[in-house]
Amino acid sequence: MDGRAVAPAAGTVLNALATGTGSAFAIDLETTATVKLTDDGEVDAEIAGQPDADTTLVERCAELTIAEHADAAGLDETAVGARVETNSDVPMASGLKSSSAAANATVLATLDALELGDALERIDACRLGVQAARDAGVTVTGAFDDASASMLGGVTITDNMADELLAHEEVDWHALVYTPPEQSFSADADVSACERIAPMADLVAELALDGRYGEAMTVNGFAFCGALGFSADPMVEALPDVDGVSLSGTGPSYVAVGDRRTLETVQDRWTERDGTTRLLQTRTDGTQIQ
Ligand SMILES: Nc1ncnc2c1ncn2[C@@H]1O[C@H](COP(=O)(O)OP(=O)(O)OP(=O)(O)O)[C@@H](O)[C@H]1O
Ligand SMILES: O=C(O)C1=C[C@@H](O)[C@@H](O)[C@H](O)C1
Repeated sequence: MDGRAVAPAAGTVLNALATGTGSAFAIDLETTATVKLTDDGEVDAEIAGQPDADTTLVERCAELTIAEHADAAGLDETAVGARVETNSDVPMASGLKSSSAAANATVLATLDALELGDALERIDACRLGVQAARDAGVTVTGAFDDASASMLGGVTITDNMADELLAHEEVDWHALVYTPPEQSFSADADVSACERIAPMADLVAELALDGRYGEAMTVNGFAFCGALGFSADPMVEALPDVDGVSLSGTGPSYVAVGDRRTLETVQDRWTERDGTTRLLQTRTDGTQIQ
């Protein structure tokens, strides 16, 4: 029994490390997971092209999904194993929610392999991936904001302490993403520095809940560049013409939204920097079984 699913990456409106409230939007970079069920009870995984990367997260996603749902598929959970493979164009640990995309794709691919693709609400499948991320130690808050944006598409605002969705809206934006040539793992972020900027995060949440996503992102970006020690220069280079620009996740990527021609002008500036600049669009369709 084989399963396969594809999940989009996401960019940040509000980083949840300050208060537990977060907001993110899906973008069109993808991670694909394929899952082959076995009868040896063992779960292992491989990340295409990255033999040394940590596979704990996706293994835990497959284990939890099997533990909770094998029974409904008429299988003995202790005998069911899985071979997981992910293939991704989302740079890992770069602030573009590679972990959420990998988790969502693996949970849905495992459900697909169990022939239970429609048995679970998408938001509950997303909560399973968040639990796996907490168990694997790759997240601070669980990152339900990033995971829900990747699972549902569009923009979401969430309470990551309760894994509750506060708002979900379809959006159709152009997004420019700049990724410097380094990695920044969420689990290593300076959480106490982020907690010191909680009043700014509250302001960002108010703006986002009011639908003022662009301004929310920009305030978030300056505040979290300060807290996490990233340069605000790429943001200043994008202003004042973009609708919003922010450090994404725990960095090092930056994301700007606005009209395509404006973003092309910003792209000319950002491509002078080391790293990769991509002109993308938001995604409304979220994670899909294939
Ligand atoms: N394609 C993938 N396949 C399997 N696991 C992955 C994949 N991409 C990321 N991961 C897991 O996610 C971890 C990185 O998580 P981290 O939260 O630091 O990065 P991110 O989600 O890209 O960043 P951010 O939360 O700032 O957006 C990796 O160590 C790995 O365990
Ligand atoms: O690990 C986490 O809890 C998070 C990491 C970043 O992506 C943040 O943007 C997100 O809001 C929360």
